Amino acid sequence: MVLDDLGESLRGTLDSLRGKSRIDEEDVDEVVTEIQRSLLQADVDVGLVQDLSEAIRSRSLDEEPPAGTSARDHVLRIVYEELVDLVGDSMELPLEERTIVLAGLQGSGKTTTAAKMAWWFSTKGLRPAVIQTDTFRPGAYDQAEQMAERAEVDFYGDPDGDDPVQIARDGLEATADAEVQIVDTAGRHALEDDLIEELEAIDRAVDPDDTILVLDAAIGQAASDQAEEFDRAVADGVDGVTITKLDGTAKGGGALAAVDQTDAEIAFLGTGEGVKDVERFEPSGFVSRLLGMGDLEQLAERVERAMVETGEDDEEWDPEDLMEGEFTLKDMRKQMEAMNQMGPLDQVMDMIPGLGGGIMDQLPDDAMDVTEDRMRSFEVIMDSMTEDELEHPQSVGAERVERIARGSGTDPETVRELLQQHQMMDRTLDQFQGMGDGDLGRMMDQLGEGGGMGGMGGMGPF
Ligand SMILES: Nc1nc2c(ncn2[C@@H]2O[C@H](COP(=O)(O)OP(=O)(O)OP(=O)(O)O)[C@@H](O)[C@H]2O)c(=O)[nH]1
Repeated sequence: MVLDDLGESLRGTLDSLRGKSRIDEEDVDEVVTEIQRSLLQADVDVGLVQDLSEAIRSRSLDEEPPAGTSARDHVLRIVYEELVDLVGDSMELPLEERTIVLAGLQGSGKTTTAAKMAWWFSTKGLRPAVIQTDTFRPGAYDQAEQMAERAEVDFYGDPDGDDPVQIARDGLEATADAEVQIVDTAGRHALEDDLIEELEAIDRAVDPDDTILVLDAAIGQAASDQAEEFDRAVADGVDGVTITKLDGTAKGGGALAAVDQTDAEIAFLGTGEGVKDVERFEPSGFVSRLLGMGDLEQLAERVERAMVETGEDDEEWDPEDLMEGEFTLKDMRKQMEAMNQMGPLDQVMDMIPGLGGGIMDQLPDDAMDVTEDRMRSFEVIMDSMTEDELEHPQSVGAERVERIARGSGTDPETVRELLQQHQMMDRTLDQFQGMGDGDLGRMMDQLGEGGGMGGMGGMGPF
């Protein structure tokens, strides 16, 4: 995921402060050097890095840590606040009827982003539509149509049309039932006159609530120039920015920080080619995740989505029960189904407070790696188990393993694997259950005061 190296090296440096109650200049210099190295590598502007370093240095030494706060937590909090400041605010996007025009250079990811955003709005209960007006790039129509289909949202385009403005007009009419209309436009290699003219003509015809510029993260700090150029070129200016391809470049940090230097704010981040590889930009959550403090909001959103998609949003099963009672094989089954819906496990793990380099390192790599194939055989096995065995898997001895293997048409080895997997998940869960009262829980609560993050209560099924 984005800025992995930055997060990892920062976590490493901050961890070296563990156990210290006071912090001296040397400690601070070490942290600051590491931050500078990481941010410069991520293509953040040198001046910004210097300002940030100075702020971290002086605040760490001058500010008195709240009583009971360790040196590490004190610095972590300051680094967190300064990084949140560096990446800027999130663009406001009220969940109500709106028309959005996407602009950007060729290949920046507009078409993909249109479908991703539409999908995102659909998860918020709104009915979105994508209107494709790109008559410039052959293949744009098919690509947009396919992506809209994958996103399961309304779509309008005209493969034979050659007038983008007319297509936009027709599209608005044809998708009038949709609550959020997202108009995808054509790109060019550079911000040249015909691109500007086309954008302005579409803007006049559509009169959007928001014009969102789509930028490829790989341009790093050049993002500020591009945002400013587009802002000047488009009559009503650019309201927000979506940064794409954060999964494929080390320069994402530079792009993020650079956008904050302009008048535009970031709306979404693109983190992959799939239609669901998108997230709303939330500065506090983003930075918390980066620093290994998890991102409860993103996690809660994914869990909620997974619950709906697996039909587990029923009353019988409350994921929060996992934080209290015993973890049975039945729970594990629901877990596996939900997890498979949530996307790549490493991304999910990054969102869990404390896992950014902590507990997961102590577990075998495959502790939670339940692939679809494995899951299918696990399901068959569970179908062959009695109610009592599902509730108390620890009571399943060698003889029963043989019986279950025969009954399910699998082999004893796979049955044992299932039981081991259950044990590992159970153990992980135990660690979480203890965590809320500890150091990290307090830390999260402290951050909650300034960063809009709650305690550990609503953490969901982990
Ligand atoms: N890895 C990754 N690839 C992405 C992301 N967003 C878009 N892409 C890829 O980038 C390429 C260009 O994306 P498009 O959506 O076609 O870009 P566009 O801006 O519509 O391009 P034009 O219509 O030519 O202006 C495609 O191969 C996408 O799959 C992302 O967040 N991550």
